[in-house]
Amino acid sequence: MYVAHLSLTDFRSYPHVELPLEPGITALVGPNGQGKTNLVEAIGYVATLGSHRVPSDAALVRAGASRAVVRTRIVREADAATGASERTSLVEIEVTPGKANRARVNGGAPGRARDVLGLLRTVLFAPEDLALVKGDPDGRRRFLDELAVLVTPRLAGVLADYDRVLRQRSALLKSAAQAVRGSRGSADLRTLDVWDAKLAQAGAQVIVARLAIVAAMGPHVARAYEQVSSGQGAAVVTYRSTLDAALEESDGRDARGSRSTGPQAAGSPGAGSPGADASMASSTPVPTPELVEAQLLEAMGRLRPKEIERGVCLVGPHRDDLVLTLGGLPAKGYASHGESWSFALALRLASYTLLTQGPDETPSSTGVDNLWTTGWGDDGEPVLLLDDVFAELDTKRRNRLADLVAPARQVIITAAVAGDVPEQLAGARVDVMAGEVSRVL
Ligand SMILES: Nc1ncnc2c1ncn2[C@@H]1O[C@H](COP(=O)(O)OP(=O)(O)OP(=O)(O)O)[C@@H](O)[C@H]1O
Repeated sequence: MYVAHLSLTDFRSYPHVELPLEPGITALVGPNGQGKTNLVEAIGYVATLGSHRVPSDAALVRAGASRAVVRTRIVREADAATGASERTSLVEIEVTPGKANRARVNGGAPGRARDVLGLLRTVLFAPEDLALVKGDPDGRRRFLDELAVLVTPRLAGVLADYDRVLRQRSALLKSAAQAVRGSRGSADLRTLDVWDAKLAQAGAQVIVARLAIVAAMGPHVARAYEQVSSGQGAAVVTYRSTLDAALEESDGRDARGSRSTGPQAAGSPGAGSPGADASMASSTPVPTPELVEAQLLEAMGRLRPKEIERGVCLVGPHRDDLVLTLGGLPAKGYASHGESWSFALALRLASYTLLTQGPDETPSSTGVDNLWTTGWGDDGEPVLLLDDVFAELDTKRRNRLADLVAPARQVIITAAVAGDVPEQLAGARVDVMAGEVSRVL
């Protein structure tokens, strides 16, 4: 697949811009602050309904405007193997902070923005990726969730449900905590059971989807790390769930002993075993959502006194983490700057391989079968967006990354000067200057 055209109105610095694009490699070149990243950010937004730079939409709307409009023409080429014919989708998203975003496909009636998820797949490399390794767990959770939604767009609805239920349950626990402390409010705990059930139901689907993604991408991450780093130390990804800790803490269950039934079955190491092997994880069954739902309910039941005392939700996917280890040591805090960069690149390259080729072996579980029904490559090779990454890398990593991404169907690169783009990625060039884009012939 490729993006054939991007058109922006009141998005970031652009009152209006039209950018025709082609398959293959395009470099967007211009001095700092001219609007290059704004263009790739907009393309990424169509794929994920989020920005890689800001957590909320407000900054995406041009200062002084009330809404932004992003339009793309996306082409999915004919595929002889599947018999699919070429398909063009015109996707238009209206971003209105404080209101639900709306989207239209092929000029149809406006609908929910999340209904366009799945029409475009992108993998975006950016300087911000270093935070995947060095930063807080929320960035890594977002990374997993975005990838899971690219694989299975319907998960976007589950994630939205989970967020909503989490907010409600947290508010209830907070007022219960205040009532217990005798400050104010009342402790109406009858409704807490209802929210426990809703949280467990949505939370189990989120956990199972993440476990399946981690299991599927583990071998790809290990290989990609070797390719970009000259192979010093094995890169391993595992999922650490607060659920394991909650169940272990309350009944003294052994971390390894609970693997066969808990989410650890897909590679969550538990707090004490950060070196669990991801390739092993990919062949280990992912638990069913029903099992994880029952475990979440059990954990919430056991943690209730503590949750009421502290006024927060202590268990669930909102507190889980993607654990990254290098040679058996946590990457965060131990890896060098260069190793951290290599790990971040490996996570993005592994996402690209996963979306293009699928897992080495489909993680086995009846519970997640429907997660894998998309035919990976059949759903369209993702567009690669490389935002200012080459300037951040040493020569060896630049060249390795360039060699790996060069064959992709469409690669869009931003760079301050043309010399920052490695020669393997020579292609079309578009100059970006003061909000104007011009194709260099
Ligand atoms: N909501 C907004 N309204 C108006 N201008 C904005 C908005 N958000 C960002 N900008 C402006 O957009 C410009 C930054 O654009 P962008 O990040 O795309 O630059 P860039 O060309 O990628 O630069 P660099 O090479 O430094 O990364 C800045 O001048 C910034 O002030």
